[in-house]
Amino acid sequence: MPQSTRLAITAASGRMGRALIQAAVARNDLQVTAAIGRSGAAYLGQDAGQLAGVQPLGVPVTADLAAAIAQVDVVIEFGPVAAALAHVTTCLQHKTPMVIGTTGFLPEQQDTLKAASQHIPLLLAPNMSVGVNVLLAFLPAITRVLGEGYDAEIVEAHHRHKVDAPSGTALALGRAVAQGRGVVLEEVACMDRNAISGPRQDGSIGFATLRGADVVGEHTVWLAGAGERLELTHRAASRLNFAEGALRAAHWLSQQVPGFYDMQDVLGLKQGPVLPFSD
Ligand SMILES: NC(=O)C1=CN([C@@H]2O[C@H](COP(=O)(O)OP(=O)(O)OC[C@H]3O[C@@H](n4cnc5c(N)ncnc54)[C@H](OP(=O)(O)O)[C@@H]3O)[C@@H](O)[C@H]2O)C=CC1
Ligand SMILES: O=C(O)C1=N[C@H](C(=O)O)C[C@H](O)C1
Repeated sequence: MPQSTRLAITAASGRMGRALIQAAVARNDLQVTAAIGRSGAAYLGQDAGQLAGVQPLGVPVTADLAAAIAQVDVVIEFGPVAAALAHVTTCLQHKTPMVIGTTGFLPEQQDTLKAASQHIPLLLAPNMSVGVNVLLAFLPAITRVLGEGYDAEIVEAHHRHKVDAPSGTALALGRAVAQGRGVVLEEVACMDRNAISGPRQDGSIGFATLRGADVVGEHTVWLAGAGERLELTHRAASRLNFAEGALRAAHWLSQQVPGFYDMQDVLGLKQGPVLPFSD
């Protein structure tokens, strides 16, 4: 039987950390061999499976990725930005591939990730679900065909605990629209409207953020033309979609050479989908 891919799950106590452990125990080609938590947390030493509400795994949660990394083929990171960057340094030291789902990296922090990917396989994706990634793949072609007469607005809704806005997925959707129009998102993004903000700027890509209770994650791309509106919506009903995508990515990444990858690579969407109106 082929050896299973050994995983470290960081931020193991988080919503995504627990979903990852739950999803991993359902697969026999992957094995959680390390679970990392916040230094000083009360749950350190607890079994990772029990922390996630599944069967005991015989893997105690520790705060030290470096001490555990020898037993690991891939690190899966859904922790805060600062913790993720510290773990990148550890992965670099040990040449361990890394799947990162954390959102909210600043441009210079993304550059750090890209630099690391020259030495290790590193996958960064703001959304690991198949549905969002298919939408990301089709959106450039859709917006290119619609042309200039359609105003693009991106609306996202998440739970009340989310710390970054707009979501990483919303920004990626904005980038896909911008790509279809041949423009740079940062030059056309409209992040807030208040007071007398004036009429809509031609060609701008607007963002609106909603936060409430336990919403897992919802994204809508509005493409509003004269007399009609196309709305493309993805709704996540559970975090297992993201977790299963991240596990699929980890398995795939364990077989790659150093490089900077995303979920489009894993799903074979990088060349763009074949559409009747593709170039
Ligand atoms: N790419 C994707 O598909 C998805 C990405 N995400 C992203 O994943 C990230 C996490 O989301 P979510 O799981 O909801 O977040 P949570 O708030 O549920 O979890 C945060 C985790 O980080 C840990 N943590 C907090 N501070 C530190 C620290 N200083 N050092 C180490 N660990 C720390 C927490 O530990 P403790 O419990 O001890 O405080 C907890 O385990 C976000 O960036 C989110 O946007 C989320 C879903 C899908
Ligand atoms: O914080 C979350 O929960 C989520 N974050 C990701 C993002 O910022 O896009 C993905 C998902 O929507 C859930």
